Amino acid sequence: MAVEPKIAPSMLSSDFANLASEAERMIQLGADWLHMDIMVLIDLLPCYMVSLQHMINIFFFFDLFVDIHRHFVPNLTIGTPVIESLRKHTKAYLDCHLMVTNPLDYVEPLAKAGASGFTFHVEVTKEYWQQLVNQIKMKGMRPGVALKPGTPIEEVYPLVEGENPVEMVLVMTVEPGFGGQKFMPETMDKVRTLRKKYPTLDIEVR
Ligand SMILES: O=C(CO)[C@@H](O)[C@H](O)COP(=O)(O)O
Repeated sequence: MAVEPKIAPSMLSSDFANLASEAERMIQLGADWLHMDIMVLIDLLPCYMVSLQHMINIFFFFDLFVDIHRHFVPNLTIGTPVIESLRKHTKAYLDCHLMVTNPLDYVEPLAKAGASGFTFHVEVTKEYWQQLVNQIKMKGMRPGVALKPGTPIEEVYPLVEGENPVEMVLVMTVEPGFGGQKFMPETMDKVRTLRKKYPTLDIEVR
């Protein structure tokens, strides 16, 4: 079975104040999917609620701690409320790329918000990817796995070959976090390797 190419522009480059019309414009111009880069920091609040005194004592330390340990990428962009709002204006396939350290926390909210695809990062889900994939599918979304430029391609093989596998691999050709970065051509070796090994697998390249 031949693999059909799809075009999925990243909405990160759009005018967020006019997201619905930007989405419509992309679909009119021939986009198959809309790629939604999700970078949020949902678990910051409980960290700060430990106690007021605790917070005062280690405020500066925590700022540092949160930056290092809670952010998967050094940016904040689209979150679940944006997906929910956009869904009211489009029937398009919303291809959500989760650049977060805790993707399991987003399965339910994103499904409710109207996400179509749910792609998580292999770097943060090594111990529980199977549970995550099961839940994504149970919630009616399509699971994908993404990997950063420095992550060896072999790390996604178990997820593609598992009993309940992912349905797409997203090969990052830039460090996740920002749009408009310089393409890293060396990452294309991973795409070639994947295509050779899995002739019908959906491979997303960004
Ligand atoms: O995941 C990411 C960035 O983290 C990508 O989806 C970029 O958003 C691609 O942006 P362009 O450079 O293609 O505009």
